[in-house]
Parts: sequence; C-alpha cells; structure tokens
Amino acid sequence: MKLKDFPEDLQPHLLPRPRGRMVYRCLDCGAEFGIDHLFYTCPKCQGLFLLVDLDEEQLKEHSGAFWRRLFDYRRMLHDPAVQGAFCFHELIAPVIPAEDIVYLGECHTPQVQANSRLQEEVGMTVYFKNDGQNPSASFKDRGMAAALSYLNYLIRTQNLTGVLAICASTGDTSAAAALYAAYLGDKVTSAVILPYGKVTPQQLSQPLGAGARVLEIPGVFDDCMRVVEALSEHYHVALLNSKNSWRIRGQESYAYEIAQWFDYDLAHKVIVVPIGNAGNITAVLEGLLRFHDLQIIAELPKVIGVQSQHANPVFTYYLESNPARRVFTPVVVQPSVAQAAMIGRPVSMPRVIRLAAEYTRRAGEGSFAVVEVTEQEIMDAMLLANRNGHIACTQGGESLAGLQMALKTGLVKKNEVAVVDATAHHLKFIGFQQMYFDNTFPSEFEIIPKPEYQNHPQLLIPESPPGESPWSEAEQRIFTQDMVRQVAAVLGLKPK
Ligand SMILES: N[C@@H](CCOP(=O)(O)O)C(=O)O
Repeated sequence: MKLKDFPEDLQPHLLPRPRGRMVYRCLDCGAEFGIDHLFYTCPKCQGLFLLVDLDEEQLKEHSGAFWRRLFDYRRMLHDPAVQGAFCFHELIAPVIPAEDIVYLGECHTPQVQANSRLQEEVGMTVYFKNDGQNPSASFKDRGMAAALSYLNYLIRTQNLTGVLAICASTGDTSAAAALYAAYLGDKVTSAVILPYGKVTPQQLSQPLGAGARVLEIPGVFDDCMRVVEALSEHYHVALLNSKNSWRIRGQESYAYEIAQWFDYDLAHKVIVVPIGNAGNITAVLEGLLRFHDLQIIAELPKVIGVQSQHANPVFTYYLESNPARRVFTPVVVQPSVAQAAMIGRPVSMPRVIRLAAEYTRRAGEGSFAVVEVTEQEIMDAMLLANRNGHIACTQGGESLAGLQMALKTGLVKKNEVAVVDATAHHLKFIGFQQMYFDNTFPSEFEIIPKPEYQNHPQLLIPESPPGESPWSEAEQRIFTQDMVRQVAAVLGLKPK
C-alpha cells in the first residue's frame, strides 16, 4: 500500500524518523552511559545493562489505540525499515535512522494454532509461534537485526573500520551473527566460538557458509561464553551475545507480535519460552511491561520459562519461595536434547530477577513461573507436535513439555490460551530425532523411545534387479510394475 493511501492522521508517523535519547542503564548501580560506545557491562560496577529511552514517556502523548493502529498499518507498508523488528521502531531502537536498519526478512513469524487432536491431547488451546521461520532459522535473528542495525549506525556515524563481531554459541546465535555480519559485507567480519561437538552439524554449517571464522573449543557453552566475555573486556570486538542489550531490544518484537496477533488482547493468555541464556525471557518480560506501560495492552499474560532437568539453574533459583532467601547458583550442565538451551550460567539472570519481580508486582502472583522437564518429556512433546503438523525443534518440544507441566501443576488453567515458542527450525536438530528413532541415546539422557513415535524408511528391493542403465523400455516397465505391486502391498491399497 502506498503512503498516500494510509489514513491521513497516521501518514506522518508511518516511516519512523530517529528520535529519543537512548542510554545504557546499569541494573545494579543505576549509572547511565551514552550509546556512542558499545558497552556490555557497567564500567563502574560490572553490572548488566538494559537500554532505556529517556524520552520514552513522550510516547504517552499518543494513546494505546494510536500505537495499535500505527503498528497494524505499518505491516502494509512496503519499506524494509519497518518490515521486521523495526515495525515497532519507537520501542526497539528509536535513535537508529532508517538508512542503517538491517532487514533480512526476520520477524512476523507464523503463529499456528494446533489442530484439535493436539489441543485435546494437551488439554487447552495452544499455538506454536514458529521462530524457526526466521532467515537463519531461529529467533536470534530478531536480536541480531537490532544489534547489527546499531553497529551499522555506529560504523557510519563514527567512520569505524575493521570491526570484528564475536559471539559464543550453542549454534543458533552463531548462525544469526554470521549471517547478519555477512550482509554488512566489508564493514564487519565475524568470528564465532563454539563448544566442540556440542553444536549440530546443520548449525555448524551455517556460520561456515556465511564466511565467519569458526573456532571450536573443548567444554560447554558456558566455557565459550567466559572466553568471549573476557575478549570483549580486553580487546576491540563487538560482542553479539545477548549480554549486548541491543539484542534484547530486537527480541522484544516476539512479545509485540504475539500481542498484535491477538489484536492486543492478552487477557488469559500464556507465553511459554525456553530459558537458555535467558535473553529471550528477558526480552519477553521487558517487552510486555513496556507495551503495558504505554497502554498498548491492557492485561499482562502469564509468562512461563522452561528448563530441562539437565540445565536448570533458573528453575532451582525460583524453587525457593521467599525472594529474600533466593541465591543464584550456576549449575554444571548435563547433555540435553534441548542443546541450544544447555546453559548452566545464563548471562541475563540478573535481568530476569529484576524483571520477573516487577512483572509479578504488576501482574500478580503466578504471572511468572519457571518449570522443569525431563529429556524424555522434551523429545516426546516435540514428536507429538510434529506428528500434528508442526515444525518444532527440541527447544519447541521443551516449550510444549513445559506447558504440559504447568497445566499439570496448576500454574496454567485449561481455559487459558497458550503460545509456545518453537525457537528454531526442526531440521537444525534432526539428529536428536534420528537418535530417538534408532534408540541410540546415551544412557545419561534416560530416553526410552515410544514405539508409536518411531519411524524408519523401508527399502523396497526389486524382484528381478534391472541391468545397467539406461534401461530398455521393457526393463523400465517391469521395474515400475514390480514397484507398484510392492508399494500397493505394503500400503494395503485396494484395486479400483
Ligand atoms: N542458545 C544460544 C546461546 C547464546 O545465547 P545468546 O542469546 O546470549 O546469544 C545460542 O544459540 O548460541
């Protein structure tokens, strides 16, 4: 739709102009720092940052209804600067001009309602939000769009050269970082640090294909994260993990889209997300609080975080019901099929603690909770979903299993409506499905495949193998007849 065809009152607002005064604000000491530098932690006290727009209050000059209309109309504008996360420009990174925005087709991922069979099995209305349908096949693209747009802006306005972007990854962040950096061509090179043997072959191929330097180290993700944290402290590198607050801003779009999908009515809704490095749950909580603050949504939904028993520090933290007695203790992770979330020291934990407390204060007891699931439950839930037409990855299975657990324990009610996060594309984690089908999981996973979910290809052998190709017409006919007969017998087909 052309700009002139939009309602007149919206026309001046549809194409965002840079505005706002963004600063990094330390969660611990409250110190604020300008965004002319890429900071990750507070130079004064090492606390973690969240980005704040000092002019955000000005957005209240417009009503919630105005913002809802603006965001909805923007979806019809064919301009890359407002197609992805930046459809919510005023809330993502209002200082960034349109010319610096990097858009690779991320966001507005499908929210697919489960069929009646799956909803009956789960016991409530369920949607999958398929973030595997982002360009690098995971939700990380939302955050990278914001982080790389900011970097692009910094490079242009400060004439920076030789920028090296780095990240540690369990496989999705590295794929996204390498892709978005590659799009910026000579302006940015990228390097990714991966835990050797703990990233799937599909995920490993992604940064390699995008031309990143791929460095594998022994250990798990938490070890890689410590390395990049130290690198970003002592060297000139741009850290692209979610410790970088611009990533959080971009990932808030996930919550905004869910609100938009429900026409901004989030009463009796439940959003379920796997925790991993805790950047996503941070973004969901912060995004919802900000939407609520601007009266874009009237009600806050429940937010349920999920962890595997094999990587459960956040679940363990919230087991203590008295907030004053809670102590966060990182855990040593065990192998998990939800490998992308196999993290024992989530870097955003201080943000989660802060935001979850504020969320609970505003939305009431029980509006935020964390559940724990087994490896068996994750695999079974993933296969159950995909047997019903979804493309859930193992983390998507973790989300669904988490919802089932939340229902069982009464945290979620049957009359509520849930959106579960399929964080990445199923095909990235296909090896775990194969292990399930072949019953080859090492014992520590404690997974016993359900026969009804196992599936194998069946090879049909021709009765009289044809000779070397090219086949004669007669050979081709005999082969086809033989195969038709065998397929019909295997499938029990009835002749017409
Ligand atoms: N699951 C992540 C781990 C890193 O998370 P990040 O959001 O802090 O970058 C991955 O895919 O690497």
